[in-house]
Amino acid sequence: MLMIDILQEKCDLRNRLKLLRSQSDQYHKQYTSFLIQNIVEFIHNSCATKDVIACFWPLDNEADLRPLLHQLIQCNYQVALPKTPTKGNPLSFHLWSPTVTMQEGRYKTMHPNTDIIEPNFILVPLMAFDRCGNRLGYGGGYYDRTLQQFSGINCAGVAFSYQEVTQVPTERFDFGLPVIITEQEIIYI
Ligand SMILES: Nc1nc2c(c(=O)[nH]1)N(C=O)[C@@H](CNc1ccc(C(=O)N[C@@H](CCC(=O)O)C(=O)O)cc1)CN2
Ligand SMILES: Nc1ncnc2c1ncn2[C@@H]1O[C@H](COP(=O)(O)OP(=O)(O)OP(=O)(O)O)[C@@H](O)[C@H]1O
Repeated sequence: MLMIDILQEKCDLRNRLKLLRSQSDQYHKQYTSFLIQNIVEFIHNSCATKDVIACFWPLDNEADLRPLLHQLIQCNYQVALPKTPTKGNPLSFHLWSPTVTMQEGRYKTMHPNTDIIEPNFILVPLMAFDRCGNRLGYGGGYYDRTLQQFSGINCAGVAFSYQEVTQVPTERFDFGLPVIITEQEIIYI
């Protein structure tokens, strides 16, 4: 397929899923706790206490994982959140705690006003995914660059099951995920 067609397909898919997500408020209210439960189960099975778990602060109509952040702290993990740099650069992660001051960054993202910390595990937000572990995000290429930088790091994509598509169009740089966690299942690729 021509490069220009892949970019157009990504753009169309992104718009379709953004719309679907904006119409899923009720579903999110009902099923976010199941999503969080599956994430916690996965982390308990693959991370050690005190590990730094990189989560994300909700954007637009994304899954709101804020209750998860508190749960992880209670379980003695450390929690980090990404700060969005200028395009073309990987994300940096900053230690979060329930009392930390949050700052607004690029594209309305929020990050803690704390020092940089290196995560042991990264939860990756998704706009769409397929069963092969391909993901589509907001289109900044931030997580592709970040996972390339921390090569070999333990990570998992997070999405609702309705965000699954048959095949996500991919480019050379796209990073395939080893695990995708939804409210219905934990998919091992
Ligand atoms: N919760 C969350 N945090 C995250 C991400 C994410 O997907 N979810 N990111 C994943 O990479 C990074 C932020 N990446 C982003 C890249 C592009 C746009 C963007 O283009 N947003 C608007 C345009 C807004 C504007 O230009 O001001 C858009 O959707 O049209 C947003 C976020 C880091 N933090
Ligand atoms: N490691 C990389 N090196 C150079 N360019 C990259 C890299 N990763 C992604 N890109 C480029 O960045 C652009 C955006 O990538 P893509 O559409 O995959 O973003 P995304 O995965 O949806 O976004 P995000 O990771 O921020 O959620 C693409 O044109 C892609 O070619």
